[in-house]
Amino acid sequence: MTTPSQFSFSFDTLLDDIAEQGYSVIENALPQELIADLEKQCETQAEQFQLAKIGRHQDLQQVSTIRNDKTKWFDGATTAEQAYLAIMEEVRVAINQSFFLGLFDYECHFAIYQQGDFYKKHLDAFKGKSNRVFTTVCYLNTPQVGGELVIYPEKGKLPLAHISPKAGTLICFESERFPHEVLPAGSARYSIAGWFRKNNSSANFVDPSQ
Ligand SMILES: O=C(O)CCC(=O)C(=O)O
Ligand SMILES: [Fe+2]
Repeated sequence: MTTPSQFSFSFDTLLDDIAEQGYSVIENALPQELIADLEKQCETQAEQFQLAKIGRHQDLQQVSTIRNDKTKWFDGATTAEQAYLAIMEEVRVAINQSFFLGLFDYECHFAIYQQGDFYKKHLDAFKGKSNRVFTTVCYLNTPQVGGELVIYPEKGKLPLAHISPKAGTLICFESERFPHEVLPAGSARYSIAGWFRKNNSSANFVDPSQ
C-alpha cells in the first residue's frame, strides 16, 4: 500500500496499472479547485502561449502539419503551478519507489488546442535518444466533442484507448512505448502535458530540458 497523498488521490491504481499495462487513466485525480485555478490561468495568459515545437535541441522545429496546439512552460510562478508540481513530485517518488527507475525530475507545459487543433500520431521519446521516461497528461476542462487522446500499442494499429478529455483526469504512460495522437479539438481544450525524466547528463555532456 502506498501512503495516500495529502493533496490528491491514492496512487495504488496508478502504480498497479503501470505495472500491468504501462499506462493509467485516472478520473478526478486532482482537486477540482486546483483544476479550476489552472484552467483560469490558461485563459488569462492565453496570449503568452506559443505554437508548439517538436524535436530536441538543434532539431527543434515548428511543424504545424504535425501539431498546431499552443503551449506555455511552467515557471512555478503561481500557487496553482506550485500545487500541481507538488502532486507530481509525490507521483515521481511513488513511481521510483515501486519501479526503481531513478526518475530525477519533471518538466511540464500548459497546452491550448483551439477548435480544429490536433497532434498527429507520435512517440514522446525514442529509445536511447531522450531522457523522458513517463508522460503525464492532465485535462483542465471538459470539451463537449472532439480532442480525444488515442493511445496505440507498441505494435499494431488497433487503439488501446480512446480518452475524451475531462477536467481532473490524469493520464500517465511510458513515453517510449506508446504512440498516441490528439484528434482535432471540437472546442477550446486546456491541458498540462509533462514528463518525468531520468538523468542522461554526464561529466562532459549536459542534457537540458526538451
Ligand atoms: O493532450 C493530450 O492528450 C496529449 C498531448 C501530447 O501527446 C503531447 O503533448 O505530447
Ligand atoms: Fe505526446
